[in-house]
Amino acid sequence: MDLDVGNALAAVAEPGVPRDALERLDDRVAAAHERIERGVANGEFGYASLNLPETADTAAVETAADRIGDVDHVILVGIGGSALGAATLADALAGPDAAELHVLDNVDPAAVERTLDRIDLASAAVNVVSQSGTTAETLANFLVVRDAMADAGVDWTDRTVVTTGDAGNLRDLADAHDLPSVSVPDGVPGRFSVLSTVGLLPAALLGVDTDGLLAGASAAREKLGPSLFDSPAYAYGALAYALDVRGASMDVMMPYAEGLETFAEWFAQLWAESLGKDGLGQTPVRALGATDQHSQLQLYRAGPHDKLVTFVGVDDRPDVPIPSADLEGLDYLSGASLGGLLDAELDATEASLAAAGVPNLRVQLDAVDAESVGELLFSMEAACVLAGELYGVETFDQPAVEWGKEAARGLLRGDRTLDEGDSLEVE
Ligand SMILES: O=P(O)(O)OC[C@H]1O[C@H](O)[C@H](O)[C@@H](O)[C@@H]1O
Repeated sequence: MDLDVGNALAAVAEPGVPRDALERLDDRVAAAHERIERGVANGEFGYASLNLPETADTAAVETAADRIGDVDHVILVGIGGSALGAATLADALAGPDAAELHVLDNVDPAAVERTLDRIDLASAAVNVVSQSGTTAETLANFLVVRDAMADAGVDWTDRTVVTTGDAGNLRDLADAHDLPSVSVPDGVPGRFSVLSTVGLLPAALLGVDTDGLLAGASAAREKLGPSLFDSPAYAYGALAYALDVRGASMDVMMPYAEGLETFAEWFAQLWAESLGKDGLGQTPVRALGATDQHSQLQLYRAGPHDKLVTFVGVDDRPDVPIPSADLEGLDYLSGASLGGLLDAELDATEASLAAAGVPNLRVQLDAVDAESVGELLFSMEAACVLAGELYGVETFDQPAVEWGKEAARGLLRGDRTLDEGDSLEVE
């Protein structure tokens, strides 16, 4: 994975980071790296996530995957960090003959019903994932899936594997029915758990090369050091932070590969839930290249200069030649390929933003393969941890999400009413 930061410097962009400011920031990166390494060495909550390339429980994943065996469908019941990592791995790395992954990460009744109606439950496995083991949406969806399997005459206890912690409703359910389970690692928040049992088990059920994934993550781990000029991950975190404090309060994640579309969603949770604290934080925006050139680019290029745009390019990809068409004005397509067109679109869009002074960063992958995706995911996690140190926020918790959860439970229990506030209905 390479990172080009040239278009984020003040010589090109506004807001942009002056070179000397970047060198001064590097002193803070060195101190932050020291703090991070101490946290990693002591297995501190959150920092322990950066140990996963070495500590991920691959044996437990293998045992659980072998127990489930070959299936045509994998139903992943989980939400947030318990779903987005696996969905990212499936989107990027599941092969054409892999089982189909169905992610139930919302409680929209029509969508849940539609998904279950489409699946032959007799050839499906269920992985229900919740760190806390108490998340309402996940438990509700699992109870619905369980009953749908029972109604279909399928023994759900034989088809379900649980990923959860040592306590909680889900752990109780697993114990009560002696369901196979894998444990979530201690000290790893959900949004940092893709390289643990949480992401690796569904990935293994889809035949993803999980060893390659961890090898790529390990390579990124090796590159963490006291200077951003030697570590693409830290350079990314430092630049994103430095641009935010200069006005780029949004970070548009725009991969030029369909297989990385869900990665942009995973990144959005990582960045938002980790850095959105104490009135601080950069708003992640999901986009996809080249598609969103035709929907969002007008704003990115000619709107307020309040965004950093992060491109993700890919060197090697399977390609499709564009058939020659004897049509006036289409000569530029003859002999080209779809991949060539996509790469030209990325290069041109990157140059168009630079020409307009819009800060952008370019992450370049060798390919959308296990090693490169492992390196990308680990690098973004390390970038986020580094940025959290620079913002001075508590990177690893998400207390602001609890108020709404409690309120929803109270409404369902009937022992809570919500202050209507000054509602003003317009009909
Ligand atoms: O894994 P769980 O405990 O079910 O939590 C699932 C998700 O919901 C929580 O509300 C948090 O916002 C996320 O950080 C978390 O990943």
